[in-house]
Amino acid sequence: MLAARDIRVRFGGVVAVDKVSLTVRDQEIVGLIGPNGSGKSTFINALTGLVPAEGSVEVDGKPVTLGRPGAVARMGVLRTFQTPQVHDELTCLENVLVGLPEWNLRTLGAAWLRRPSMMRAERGRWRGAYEALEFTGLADRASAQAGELSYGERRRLELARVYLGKPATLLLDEPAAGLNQVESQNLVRLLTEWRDAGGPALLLVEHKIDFLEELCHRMIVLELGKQIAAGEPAEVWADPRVMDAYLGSVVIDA
Ligand SMILES: Nc1ncnc2c1ncn2[C@@H]1O[C@H](COP(=O)(O)OP(=O)(O)OP(=O)(O)O)[C@@H](O)[C@H]1O
Repeated sequence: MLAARDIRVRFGGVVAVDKVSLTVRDQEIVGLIGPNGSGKSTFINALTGLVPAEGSVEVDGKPVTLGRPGAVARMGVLRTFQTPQVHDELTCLENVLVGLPEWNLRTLGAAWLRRPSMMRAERGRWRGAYEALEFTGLADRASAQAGELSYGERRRLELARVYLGKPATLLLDEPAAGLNQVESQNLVRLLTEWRDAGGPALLLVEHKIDFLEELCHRMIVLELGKQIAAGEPAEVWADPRVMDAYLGSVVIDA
């Protein structure tokens, strides 16, 4: 679904991502891990055009122009952010609806002629938004202002918005950050349910080990912008380079 090759991002003299490649296949859940500052979010920002990057990206075999926000989204790749992007002054239902593309009608005449189909489609959009809230367990908060939600509910609201977008691939930047154990478990259940129902392939940036182990088929490990390990979760955790990256090398003087 998604293939990124030799992605490189520089901020002045700092190489934040250094020739990182990865693929995410249909229905697959891939974890992107690494210590703080290792380049995980910058990698996702590069794929989604939020920072200038070198390298190449293909979605479903088709090349994407890097550096253009929205380019991968139009090809079915959506994302969430480390801090949930929610409009406090809008209701939950409206927050979900803002994720949908606008009508592309340029004149009043065109809008008038397409009135019946627009009304039908509009009803479908509202129904879809409500179903997205149901899926994330927020249906009873549909008309509440998003500013009233707890942190965990804000995370679910952001997920409802991307759910409505029916992504083929979803990039989740620390989806379990700030969630308690029960909320994390609920999120694991939600993502598994979605995947089993034919949902998107997932690229997960996350620090929580149990969360990753429950979901991921493969993991890729970054340190200082470079890939240092990749493989199945058990294999990756057993890799001494990964232990070193997380814990630092231990030197024992005789
Ligand atoms: N906009 C920016 N301008 C300059 N440097 C940046 C910018 N964004 C990130 N960096 C730097 O790039 C490196 C990688 O940061 P990044 O946020 O991608 O790491 P991360 O692995 O996602 O960390 P964390 O787990 O803490 O979120 C860091 O050295 C960071 O300071």
